[in-house]
Amino acid sequence: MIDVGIIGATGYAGVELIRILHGHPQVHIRALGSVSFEGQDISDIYPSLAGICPQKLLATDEVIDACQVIFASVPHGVSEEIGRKCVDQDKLLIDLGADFRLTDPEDYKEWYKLEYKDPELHKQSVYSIPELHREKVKGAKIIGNPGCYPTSIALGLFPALKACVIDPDTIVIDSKSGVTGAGRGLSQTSHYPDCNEAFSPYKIASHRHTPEIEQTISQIVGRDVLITFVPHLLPVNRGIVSTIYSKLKTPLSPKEVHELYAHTYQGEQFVRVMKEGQAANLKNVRGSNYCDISLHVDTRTNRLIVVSTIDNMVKGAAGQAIQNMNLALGFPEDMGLHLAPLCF
Ligand SMILES: NC(=O)C1=CN([C@@H]2O[C@H](COP(=O)(O)OP(=O)(O)OC[C@H]3O[C@@H](n4cnc5c(N)ncnc54)[C@H](OP(=O)(O)O)[C@@H]3O)[C@@H](O)[C@H]2O)C=CC1
Ligand SMILES: CC(=O)N[C@@H](CCC(=O)OP(=O)(O)O)C(=O)O
Repeated sequence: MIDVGIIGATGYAGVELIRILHGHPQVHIRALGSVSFEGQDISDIYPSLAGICPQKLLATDEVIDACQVIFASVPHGVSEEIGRKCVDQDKLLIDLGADFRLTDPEDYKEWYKLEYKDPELHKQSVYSIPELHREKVKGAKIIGNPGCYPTSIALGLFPALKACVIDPDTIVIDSKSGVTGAGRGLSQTSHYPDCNEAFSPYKIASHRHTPEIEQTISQIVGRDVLITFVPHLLPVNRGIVSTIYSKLKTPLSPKEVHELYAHTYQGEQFVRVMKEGQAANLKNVRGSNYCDISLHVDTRTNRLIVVSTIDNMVKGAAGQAIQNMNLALGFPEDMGLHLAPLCF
């Protein structure tokens, strides 16, 4: 059994890590960290967690000292210091935030308004969407877990980009996220009367996930690509739907596109290519580590339309982080992740 700790355990993604790791057969949740609630029991904040994990919330250093694997589920800017301590103690860090996602420090500076303080550390980290990068993960010391929107988008575009059937310069992405994507902190936009019965784009063509999306697309294509990305806040608790538009280089039938995707994702346990004529729906992935992809061709305009949906808390955060942990430790990639979607 591996002793695992979660820093930022009281946050939304932290609590989701507890929920999923509780069912992992090779993991023992050893320590939970909190700054604001240190010394209190986690069930004082989340009564649903009574009896299923250690209760006392510890300081960050106590979590690192007690565990072999550490998940940092904290705001960006906090994880470099945690990463240094983990590397120095030869422990595995999986960071759910943005501190180890971008390979170009200039991108981090521009989009997150922060600088890498410990550049050496970043040479020891890998960014991993398992379906695209799994061969890099085994033996890694720090894993930068992807953002929620970029996960849905990269998985939605990968087969078409890899097969060179779309023009990457024509990609336009329209995404919608549930409110848990904003985290537990209070803000006006996630305040109930403001988000309920409302639906609006935000950070139009200026969201900080843009460089991460472009980084992955550019790596697949082999040259720098710019995309247009517009996120929306959807008044549901969890789930992301990304609708991705691009021009086909040459006309393809819906059947041909479907065959391409089905072939590319053959054998992938967490990517489900939907049948022709079906449309992906976040309702079908809630609570699970699945990414559902539906494929549509606008034959009049020669556009490919991909709809990719995930649960932002699972495939977009905690589930994917555990998938990465499994890869890093040499466990079966799906271990502890057989979470059937909630039907209602
Ligand atoms: N929500 C989502 O859908 C996704 C989130 N992420 C990323 O995962 C990370 C966590 O997100 P989420 O759970 O939503 O955010 P929350 O705001 O819900 O939780 C963040 C937690 O971080 C802890 N924290 C804050 N500052 C520090 C610090 N200096 N040291 C240690 N702990 C600290 C807080 O715990 P306390 O108050 O107890 O100290 C807080 O509960 C973020 O980087 C986020 O961007 C990634 C993908 C999806
Ligand atoms: C709905 C909502 O607010 N979503 C968040 C998702 C960000 C997130 O979780 O991403 P990081 O891990 O990169 O911080 C946002 O748009 O900022």
